[in-house]
Amino acid sequence: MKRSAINKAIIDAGECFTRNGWFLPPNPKWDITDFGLDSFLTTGLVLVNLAEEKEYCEKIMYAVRGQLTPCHTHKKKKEDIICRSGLLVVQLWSADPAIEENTDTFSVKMNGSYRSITSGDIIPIPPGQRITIEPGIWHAFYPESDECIIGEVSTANDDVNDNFFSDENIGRFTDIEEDEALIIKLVSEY
Ligand SMILES: O=C(CO)[C@@H](O)[C@H](O)CO
Repeated sequence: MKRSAINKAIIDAGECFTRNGWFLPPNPKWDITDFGLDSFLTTGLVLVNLAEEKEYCEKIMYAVRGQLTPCHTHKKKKEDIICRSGLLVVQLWSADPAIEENTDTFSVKMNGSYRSITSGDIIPIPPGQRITIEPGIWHAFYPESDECIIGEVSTANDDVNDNFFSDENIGRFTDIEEDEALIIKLVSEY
């Protein structure tokens, strides 16, 4: 990603957080990624790591219409994905859809209550609502609103070692092309 696109993503997300009353802590830990595909507005996500403890993690994230967080799973992390504003859509699979299409049903917690879904189901998450994703469940998400603020509350987060993408061309972090001065270093640059 070009540094100018990273800077713009930080500004756009920051403005949306402020408009919606989400105030960031001092020295926010920004993590902007195009998942290595070099098409940020199609496959990309803005994340801010709010709490990173060995027992738990909290993030606030931002995406715009048309921007997909691609299908992936975690072997260790269990997470709640929460729509904080806008309309979020989450798609869930019981197995990697690139390897095995199936119509298995499984239980997933939504707002604390279990419901049964079929692998591949697309689940709208209105603001205030959350879905609990167990390790091993494959998931992708994207906004169905112009902008979306997405929360994540999870067990320990290890973005370097615990993201497994369905598309093997995908990487978790972006390569950066310096075309203007940076506003702030990303978490991947330390
Ligand atoms: O787990 C998630 C989203 O499900 C993020 O925290 C990852 O960083 C995306 O790779």
